[in-house]
Amino acid sequence: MADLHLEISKDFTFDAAHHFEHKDASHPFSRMHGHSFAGTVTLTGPRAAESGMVRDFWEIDAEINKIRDQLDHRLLNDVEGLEHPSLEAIAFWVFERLEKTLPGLTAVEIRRPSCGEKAVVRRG
Ligand SMILES: Nc1nc2c(c(=O)[nH]1)N=C([C@H](O)[C@H](O)COP(=O)(O)OP(=O)(O)OP(=O)(O)O)CN2
Ligand SMILES: [Zn+2]
Repeated sequence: MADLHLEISKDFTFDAAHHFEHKDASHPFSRMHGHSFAGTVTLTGPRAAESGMVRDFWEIDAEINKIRDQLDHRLLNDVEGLEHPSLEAIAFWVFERLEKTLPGLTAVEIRRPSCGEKAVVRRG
C-alpha cells in the first residue's frame, strides 16, 4: 500500500475566442476565432479519515467555476495574463489560480476536443 497514491479529477468546459498576434496578418490564426475547450483538474492526496475523500468534488467544482467564469464566452487575449492564449498558456493560467485554493492540485489539462490537441501542466 505504501507505493499507492490517490488521484481525483474533475472535468469542465468553456467556449472562448482568441487570436494570435505573432502570426502574419494573412494567417487565419491572426484573425479572431472561437473554440470549445475542455479541461481536467487533478488533485493528489490522502483520503481524509472523517470523509473518505481527497476533497469534496462539490468544493472543487465551486473553485473551478470561479476560474471558468473568467474564461467562458470571453476574448481570451483580453484576460489579464492570457495575452498569448495558447492551450499551453491557458493550462498555466488555470494552474496558477487554482493552486491557491485547491491544495494537492497536481495537474491541469486543457484540451481542444475538435482537433485532439491538449496541454498539461503537472507539478512533480
Ligand atoms: N502548440 C500550440 N499550437 C497551436 C495552438 C496552441 O494553442 N498551441 N493553437 C492554434 C490555434 O488555436 C488554431 O486556431 C487551431 O486551429 P486548428 O488546429 O485548425 O483547429 P480548428 O480551427 O479546426 O478547431 P475548431 O475548434 O474545430 O474550430 C494553432 N496551433
Ligand atoms: Zn485558435
